[in-house]
Amino acid sequence: MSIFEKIGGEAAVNAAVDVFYRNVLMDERISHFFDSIDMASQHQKQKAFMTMAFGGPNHYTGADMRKAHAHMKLTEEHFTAVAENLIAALKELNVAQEHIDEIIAVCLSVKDDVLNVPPAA
Ligand code: HEM
Repeated sequence: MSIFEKIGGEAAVNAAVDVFYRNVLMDERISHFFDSIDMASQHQKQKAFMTMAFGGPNHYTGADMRKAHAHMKLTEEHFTAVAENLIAALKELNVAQEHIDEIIAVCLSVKDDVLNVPPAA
């Protein structure tokens, strides 16, 4: 069973993304990145991305993670802040720790792209 199915499918991902961005916009370490972002569109893109990345249906049509974030020059601290906000959202929604661990592993798999780390030679 995919992590998408284990946490409860579309309803669970939608709830997680809503709580996640509510947290992100209250986090002064990273909220400024979203000042001029259309958050309704961002919610839709993130729901589609997470659904696909968690092994659910793939309807994601947005940018790849490297292209989407390159212009922001993000750091480890920014990535950690985002991960902490996602963990807090999942805990608030009573997602089991083992499932949170699996989701964080998925996030870590795109970390080098998000931080625009040059691919290994
Ligand atoms: C696991 C980590 C992350 C994932 C899976 C992720 C996912 C996404 C996705 C799917 C998009 C939409 C791409 C598109 O517009 O086509 C996006 C855009 C964006 N992300 Fe992330 N992201 C991550 C980390 C971060 C971090 C660490 C920050 C900043 C602290 C961040 C800030 C943003 C912003 C501001 C946008 C909008 C960019 C724009 O429209 O110009 N993301 N992200």
